[in-house]
Amino acid sequence: MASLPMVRVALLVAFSVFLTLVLGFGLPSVLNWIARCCGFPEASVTECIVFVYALFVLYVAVPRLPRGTVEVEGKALLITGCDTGFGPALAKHFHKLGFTVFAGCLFKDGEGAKELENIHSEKLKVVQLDVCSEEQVSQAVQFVTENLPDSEKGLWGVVNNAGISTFGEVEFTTMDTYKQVSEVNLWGTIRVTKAFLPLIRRAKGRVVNIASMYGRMGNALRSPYCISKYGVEAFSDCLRYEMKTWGVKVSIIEPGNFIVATGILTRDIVTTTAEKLWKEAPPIVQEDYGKAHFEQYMALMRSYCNSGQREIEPVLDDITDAIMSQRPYTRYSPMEPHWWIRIQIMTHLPGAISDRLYF
Ligand SMILES: NC(=O)C1=CN([C@@H]2O[C@H](COP(=O)(O)OP(=O)(O)OC[C@H]3O[C@@H](n4cnc5c(N)ncnc54)[C@H](O)[C@@H]3O)[C@@H](O)[C@H]2O)C=CC1
Ligand SMILES: CC(=O)CC(=O)O
Repeated sequence: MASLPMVRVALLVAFSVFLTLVLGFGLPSVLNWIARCCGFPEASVTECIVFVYALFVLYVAVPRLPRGTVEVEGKALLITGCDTGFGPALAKHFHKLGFTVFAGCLFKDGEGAKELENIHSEKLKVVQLDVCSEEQVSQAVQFVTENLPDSEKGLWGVVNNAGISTFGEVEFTTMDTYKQVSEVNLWGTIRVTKAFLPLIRRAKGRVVNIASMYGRMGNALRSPYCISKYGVEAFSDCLRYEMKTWGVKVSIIEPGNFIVATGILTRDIVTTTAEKLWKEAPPIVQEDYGKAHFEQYMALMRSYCNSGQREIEPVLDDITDAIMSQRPYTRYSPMEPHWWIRIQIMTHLPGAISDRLYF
């Protein structure tokens, strides 16, 4: 939400128009009722309106109030998935801000890792880290523990960024695919978090989990990915309640569509996934759905993988806030307004309405 000032301003304008209409159509009893509930039994209609309006202005303004930032000196972060996309950008960004960064890479000899190593900084260390490997996660804990700038202070934060994506209708998707996607996105996030929590608790630090707008709403063709990201949301919520007593803050980042800016769903991935989906589908599914229907959906995915926001700054800004603010938010939703509105409609309106609007 922090990155959506325009949406909030738009809501404020819409609310102003709504109140004007309420006045115009004479529904003061509703407002009177709200005011009475809030302890103003004798409030006039105008006072009621001013009161509700003030509440709404507060809703818009409070998240904009300065919340203070933490001291960077001596703090270290682990970021997973630093080969491509958000990961390496985050590693460079936090290194520039003065953090010691442990950049977990799936391929320690790959291009992404080399680019980070070429920065030649004592405060930016590349770590071999496949989040699906118990052994590599343990080795990473050992490496981080031995290389912390101040072992007494522990590790300030983990950014669980590593992830993979895929698509395909339920009847075309194999059980292996469901398991593979959750193995990285969900179990990988949980595995890394559990392993690093003792160090983070020592620092009273931060866990920042990268979910997605698809952690908040489903979509046709996206069940394996949505399941994994809904799981990340559930895990993060439960962990947040538990960590309160330890002073550890847990935030969820729910980026919208930044596909063109990263390597998560390229045209090549769409082509190979489409071939695999059709080849592996049971004959009855191929026959019932038909090739024409299948091709139509694959064309949708091809155009989707060329869409989205090119600039990833909104994501970097929100993750920075989650790591550095004295009072980080529970959820950040860096996304275009049309996706944000879709989430609100799909999560707050009856299914009968949202289904009709979007499917
Ligand atoms: N690009 C987008 O539009 C959005 C991305 N996200 C999420 O952001 C995160 C980062 O993705 P992007 O930068 O977009 O994609 P990306 O494909 O460029 O980056 C994903 C990173 O995860 C790493 N990775 C994959 N499997 C791994 C494993 N087993 N162990 C360790 N690392 C592994 C990859 O090597 C890569 O560095 C993911 O969790 C993704 O689901 C969420 C919403 C939108
Ligand atoms: C929006 C996302 O989380 C990325 C995807 O659609 O795969």
